[in-house]
Parts: sequence; structure tokens; C-alpha cells
Amino acid sequence: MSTSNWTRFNQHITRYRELGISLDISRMQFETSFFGDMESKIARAYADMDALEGGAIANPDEGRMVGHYWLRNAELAPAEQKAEIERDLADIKAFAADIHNGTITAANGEKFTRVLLIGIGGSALGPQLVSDALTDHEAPMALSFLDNTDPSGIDKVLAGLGDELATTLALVISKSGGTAETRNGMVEAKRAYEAAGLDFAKHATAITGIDSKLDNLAKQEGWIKRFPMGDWVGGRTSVMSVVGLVPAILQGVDIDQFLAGARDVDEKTRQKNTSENLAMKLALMWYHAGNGKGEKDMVVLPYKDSLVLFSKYLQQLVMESLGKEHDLDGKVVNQGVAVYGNKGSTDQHAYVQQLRDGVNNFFVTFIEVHEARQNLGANDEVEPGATTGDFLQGFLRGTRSALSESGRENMTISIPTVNAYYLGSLIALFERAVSFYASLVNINAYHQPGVEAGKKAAGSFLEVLKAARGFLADNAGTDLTATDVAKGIDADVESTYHALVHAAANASGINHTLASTPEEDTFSVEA
Ligand SMILES: O=P(O)(O)OC[C@H]1O[C@](O)(CO)[C@@H](O)[C@@H]1O
Repeated sequence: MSTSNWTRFNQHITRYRELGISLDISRMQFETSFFGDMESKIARAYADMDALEGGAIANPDEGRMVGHYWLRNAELAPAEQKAEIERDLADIKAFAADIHNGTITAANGEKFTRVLLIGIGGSALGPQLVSDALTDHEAPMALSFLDNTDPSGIDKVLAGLGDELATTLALVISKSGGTAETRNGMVEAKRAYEAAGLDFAKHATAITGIDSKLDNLAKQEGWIKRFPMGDWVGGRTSVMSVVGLVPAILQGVDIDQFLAGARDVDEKTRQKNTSENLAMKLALMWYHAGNGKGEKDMVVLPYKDSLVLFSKYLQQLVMESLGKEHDLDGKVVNQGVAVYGNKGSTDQHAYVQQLRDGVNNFFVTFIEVHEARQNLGANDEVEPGATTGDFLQGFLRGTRSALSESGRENMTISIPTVNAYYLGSLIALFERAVSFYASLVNINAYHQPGVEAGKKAAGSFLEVLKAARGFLADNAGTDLTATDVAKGIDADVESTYHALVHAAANASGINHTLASTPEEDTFSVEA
């Protein structure tokens, strides 16, 4: 390593010595003037964060406060929210104790042994990350997920539960209480419980907004429990609310430590000395790398299997927050930062070739975990003088050097180990970086207007599908093209074609005859 790299490393590593967390930005190629040039934007970002944490309507489009930082320090919250946070935390702990000790049992009187979490997006990604990162076969309850409306996916999970369904607690999570995928998962799960002779209500718990469709259903059917969600917690930042904490504690995760890790990072990154503020530095590096316009993608590479879902989690946190068409002044900006990655060194044998030699359209965030193995002293030498953990560190260092040599920017976040505390810390670090970055580029990070377009289009497609099936049935025995059907039901012809193909693939009575073009294909039902 050259002297200048070493000097730069010493200059540009920020260490929270008492927490054991550091950020090394020495391999990012910013000019020395960069931080000074950004000063006014930085000042605004700090002011925005103060206002947000102080209870301002930080999500103006939805007229909502943004309270996820209060979840780990209720003292900061307005009185009403403080009371809710404290009540929920006590309630979560009492509920978990009741489930674990058998005060609340399954309908057959036995203790619950498993959890089936039904949710999507922010109502699943956090629990998936926490479960994968922090639990193992010794967890008091195992967790399965229905996080899609894919029937074969649902079948696979339910089949995997088998007879254990009788002692499986269903946790249906939806902030809005009206998300189609989650509703469908719940309906299918309910059917499976009923098919096994089990009363779904006696196995179900809802986590949802007060008076949502789901809340009302759970109330009406007398589910075991309903945990309310405040509208001041966004889905993608809900992992430290009831959404993340209920499944976590059921699996034996130390939720107090999880919250403490986040609270400590919040505190450290609340102070306004940028050279000591890891979250602001992270946001500034995103700004620098992508020229404030997201021109470069963020590749997240944790060198630790237990963090493999972290980039998937960050995809929603970063991309749903920052991917916006308009800025806060209504100007079209098409902002965003794309995120991908899995884990090192595995990815070295997949796409790192392109990172090193191909198109330079990314920056890498390595996540280094100092502790190689919890069982220190295990005999894990794989050749004289080198352990598997030594290799893992070698590959991280090697990839960092190789990328730096070919002018690929990268930074490294280091943590001592993966546990509840440090997972909470990492999540907080990125949450705060997202908040800061949104201010640096003047966007609302807390709404998601773009998602609605796809939901509406899916709704229209289902209408076309129903009408197309009906039209085929009314014209049984006749070969019809998509154009014939589209005219008959007054729908867009391409949507009609896709609806007919889907209908034919999923019903034995509908024939699809392939011709040389989709236009000439015919569909029929037997008379
Ligand atoms: O918790 P809900 O309301 O079911 O929403 C699930 C996810 O759907 C989204 O609203 C996007 O469609 C996410 O923001 C959210 O995390």
C-alpha cells in the first residue's frame, strides 16, 4: 500500500471508539473542497433532521410526522407518541412472555411453536433481515413468511409447516391493512388452517393501523391480539416498531439491545460536527459518488453470511425513500440511488468481475465484521497458519485493493460482531443517512406515490381478466382472437391478450392455439 493511501486512511476514517463502529471513506475520490462546498446543504439537512425529530410534518404530501427515531428514544417524542411507544413496548414483552410460557396457547391447548408472518415490503423485509441475521435453530420459535401473492410460493411454505400448523401463530402485518398481496396470503393461510380443522382466529394476530380493514376484520373475528400502528411510522422504517419487534422477540431476539444500538447511533449522529457524523458522511459520499443525482449505484457487500439480506432490506429503505420524480418544490428531478449486493466473498465469484473491469457506474460499501467466529478458539485452520475467517478478511482486503487500483470508489463500515445491538446500529446509520441525503437533494423521503400506479394498473388488469373469461364462456365453442375479445369487452387489446394467455394457462377448459403472431392466436372454451 502506498504512503498516500495510508495517510488518506488515517485522515478519512471516523471511529466511534466507545461503540466499536467505524466508517472509512479514504477510497472515495472526493476533492478536499467537497465538504466545504456542501456546507449550506449540510446545514439545511441538520435543521431538517432537528425539525423532523421535533415532530414537524416532515412528510408534507401525506401530512404526517415521521417518528421512527422516537421508537428507540421515546423521550424525544411528543407526549401522545411517547405514551404509545411505551405502551407498545410493554405490550410486546407481555405478549411474547404469554406465548412463550403458554399462557396464550394454540386452539388445541398446546404452546405455539412457530410463527407464520404474512406481510410484504416494510411489513416483511425488516423481520426477514432480523430473523436471518440474529436467529438460528435454537430460537424459541421459527419464522416462516408469506410475502407475495405467488400461489406456488404460498403452497411451498404451507406444505413446509405441515402438521405444525396446529401450533403456528399467524402474524398478519399491514400498516394500511389493505395491501392485496397480504390479504391474499391471509385468505390462503386461513383456508389452510380451516382445511386442517383449525379456527384461524384462535391462531391469528394483527399488526395494523387502527380501524384499517385488517384491524376491523381481526376485531370482528376475535383474533388473539391486535397491535396498533401509528401513522407516524413509515412501512420501510417500521422494523423498530411493533412490526419488527413482535416477530423479533417471539424468536428470542434481545429487542432492548436492538433498540439500544439504534439509539446510540442516533445520538452520535445527531451532533452537527460533520467530520464526526457517520450518517452525514455516508449521505455525503452518496451525493459525491452520484453527483447528487444518483448517477452511481450503491453495491452493498457485507463480508458475513448473516448480513446477506441487508442489501435487500436497504433496497426498500433507500430506493422507496429516495426514488422520487419531484423535489419538494415540485420540480421534476427523478432522484434515486439504486442498491444491490449480497455478500462477500460469494459475490466475488459472480459480478465482482464487472465491478473491477467493466462499466464504472457504482460505488461499493463494504461491511466488515471484526469477529470471524463466535466460538473463538475453534479449530478452523484450513491450511497451516490460516483460518476460514482469515480467508474471508483476505478476500475483503483483496477486493477493496483491486477495486481501488482500478479507480472504483469504495468505503467500509466496520462493526465488531453481528448481534442485536449492531444490527440496530447499522439500520439506524442507514436510516439517518437516507434522511440526510433526502435533505441534501431536497426531496420527501417519506412518501411513495409511484407505487400507486402499479397497484391501479393491476386492478384494471383483474377487471379485464374477469371480463375476458366471461366473454369466452358466453361464446363457448368459438375460436376468438384477442382482438375479438377486446372489442367484445371494450378493453385494451394487449391487456386482453395477456389476460387470455393467463386464463388459458390456469384453467383446463380454456384452449390457447398458438399462431405465428399473438394477433393471430385464438382462444376458446369448449361448448
Ligand atoms: O404495510 P402495508 O400497508 O401492507 O404496505 C406494505 C408496503 O407497501 C408499500 O406501501 C408499497 O406498496 C410499502 O411502502 C409498504 O412497506
